Amino acid sequence: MGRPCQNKCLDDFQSLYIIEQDTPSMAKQNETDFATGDVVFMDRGDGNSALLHLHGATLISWKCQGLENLFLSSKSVFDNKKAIRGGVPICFPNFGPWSLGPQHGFARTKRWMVAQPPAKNANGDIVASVSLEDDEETRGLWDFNFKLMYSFVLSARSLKSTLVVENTDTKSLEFTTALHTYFRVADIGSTTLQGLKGLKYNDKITGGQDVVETQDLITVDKNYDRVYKDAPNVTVISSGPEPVRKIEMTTVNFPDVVVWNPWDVKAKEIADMEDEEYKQMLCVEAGNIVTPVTLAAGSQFECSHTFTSRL
Ligand SMILES: O=P(O)(O)OC[C@H]1O[C@H](O)[C@H](O)[C@@H](O)[C@@H]1O
Repeated sequence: MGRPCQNKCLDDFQSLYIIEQDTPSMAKQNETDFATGDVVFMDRGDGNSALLHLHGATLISWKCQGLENLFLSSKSVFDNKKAIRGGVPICFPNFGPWSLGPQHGFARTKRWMVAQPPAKNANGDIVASVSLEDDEETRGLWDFNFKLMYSFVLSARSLKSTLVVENTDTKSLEFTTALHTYFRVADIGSTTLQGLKGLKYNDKITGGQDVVETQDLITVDKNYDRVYKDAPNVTVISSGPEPVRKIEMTTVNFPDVVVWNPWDVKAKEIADMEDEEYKQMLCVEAGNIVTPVTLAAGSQFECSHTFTSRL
């Protein structure tokens, strides 16, 4: 976390705080790394900011008191075609392999529109929203009219992201979804995940029967790809040692949690990720995966997750 600096005459936040960063990242996580029309920058002006890329509505940065909390691969490709590797890609209308189209659906590779440009509300929080509607390409894969509205509230220590799915069709539709968060950690070896003890999970690597989680503090020490079912709405990702982070993720209407880290062998197979970067990330993904959501014509479904720094 940032420490107040003695020299108070320095006038901007970056100067007032000595930011204790972990392994220097070459990832593009600053507003200035992109053309203005490609990103939505939410900035409270007090070291708390969030940056969203309109390609896939991928949140690529959330800084709290100057400290970056999202992992973005230094090899992520920004060609407005490929999904961004890191941040918070949106999986919709399908999580995982999809018989009708690309893995995790099309929302993470579509260009979203700005619905509400960043604005400050009465209590100083920054609000913004982006949207996506069906078009010829999406209907070619998945023949439904829909509208997605993705909204943000950036507060001093937290960021709330709300996804509203609206069925604008005359027939009912079904989808699975996830907000596929890549949390940044200083060292995966000293990272713990709390909140999943006692839950059943499906291990996508070994397959087979569901397993009951016995650990209170989960430490990830190999390739993990697990779908935890009926999860409580709070999980805590703690990591360190330098810098220490403690992020609480609170969810609404996301009954599943996916925990993923490719580890060393799989990481080498991922073209848009450095071989060693798996040590700096842990995916904890809030999802509706096990039971697809059915949405009647004309109705809406709302789900959200909120990250809060608890340091
Ligand atoms: O490489 P991607 O398509 O972005 O998927 C990355 C990962 O996403 C989720 O965590 C899935 O559970 C994993 O099976 C998958 O490998």
